[in-house]
Amino acid sequence: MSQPAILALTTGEPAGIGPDLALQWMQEYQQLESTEQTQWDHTRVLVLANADVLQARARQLGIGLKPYWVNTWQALENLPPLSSGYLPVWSLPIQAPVMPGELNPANATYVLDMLTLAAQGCMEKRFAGMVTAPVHKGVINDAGVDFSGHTEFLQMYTGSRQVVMMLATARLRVALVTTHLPLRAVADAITQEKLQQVLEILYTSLQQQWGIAQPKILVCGLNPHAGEGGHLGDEEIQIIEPVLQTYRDQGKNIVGPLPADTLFTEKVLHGADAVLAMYHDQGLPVLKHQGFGQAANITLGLPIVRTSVDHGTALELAGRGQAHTGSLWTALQAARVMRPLIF
Ligand SMILES: NC(=O)C1=CN([C@@H]2O[C@H](COP(=O)(O)OP(=O)(O)OC[C@H]3O[C@@H](n4cnc5c(N)ncnc54)[C@H](O)[C@@H]3O)[C@@H](O)[C@H]2O)C=CC1
Ligand SMILES: NCC(=O)COP(=O)(O)O
Repeated sequence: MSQPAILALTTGEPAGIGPDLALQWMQEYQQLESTEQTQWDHTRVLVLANADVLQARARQLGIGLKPYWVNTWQALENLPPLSSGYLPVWSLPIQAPVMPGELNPANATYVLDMLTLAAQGCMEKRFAGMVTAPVHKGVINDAGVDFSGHTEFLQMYTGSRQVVMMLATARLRVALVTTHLPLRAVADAITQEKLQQVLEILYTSLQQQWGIAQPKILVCGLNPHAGEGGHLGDEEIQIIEPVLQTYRDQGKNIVGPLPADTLFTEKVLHGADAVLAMYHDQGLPVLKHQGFGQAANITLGLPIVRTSVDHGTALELAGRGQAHTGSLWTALQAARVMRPLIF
């Protein structure tokens, strides 16, 4: 019998709902039917958090925490199964006391240390993947660290040339060409080279990681009405169309550039395996309208498995027992069955 696969679950911004989600998820797991628990027999979930933060949050939520403390790589060898009721926790030092809902830039180091530990463990193949609870990008920047998201952080940490953010529900997959950029910078960031790299990663991931032999991808235009024949912007003509044509010349089912306003209608979406949107707020509002709280955010193109929840820190819900765990379940399930992409 092979070793169980360990997923590292980073709890993100300590003043947000990340710690709550880890605790609530573990509690919900214990309430599953034993047949449903069985799916997780070969998986261990290691929570990365500060011990005091997690214990205080457990008290606030009235959740009985049975921690199994881990602080060395060696200790990973004997993690208890989820069904034991113990929650394996790797405790990291935190810089300042935490009040739920109250951000403190002093704790940005702690948040980044969790990400680094999880990424290191993945790169060294100690972890089968990392699942991230939300961080607050603003407070990390307030601490003087240039940080735009997990996606970009992990791209840099792993030395990946290009990565792709994709959010997926059971019914819809939406990937992005650009991620966390001011709208003003989006058009300039969309080059033929970038679009080609993003499409390559998306196409290969759908084949390898989702087992779709010949993916059909719908690609949004950038401008209203996909540029209206060049009258409302020419990025479609100059950049997007030539790249898509090279894929079509290879027999690949890449459709577009399509006007984004009607691309997301049932008729157009029918039979598509993924949508490629040009920027964050072109694709994600639709995905979240369709399945907020049930989607996973998956970073494609990394040499490791990384999934995440589809929502943010929801500071106002921290410590109140009102955070929903649906997206964390989806993110954990996705990471449990995924294998890294092989280029
Ligand atoms: N993966 C990550 O690390 C992400 C981090 N963020 C960060 O989160 C911060 C707050 O972002 P917002 O735009 O306010 O989005 P948000 O997702 O935190 O909140 C939006 C709305 O959804 C609700 N909500 C979010 N998660 C919920 C859950 N699990 N259960 C029930 N209700 C939930 C909130 O109460 C709020 O009404 C920002 O700093 C942003 O950068 C945002 C998205 C993803
Ligand atoms: N809207 C998704 C988001 O902001 C998550 O970004 P990341 O932290 O996963 O890069």
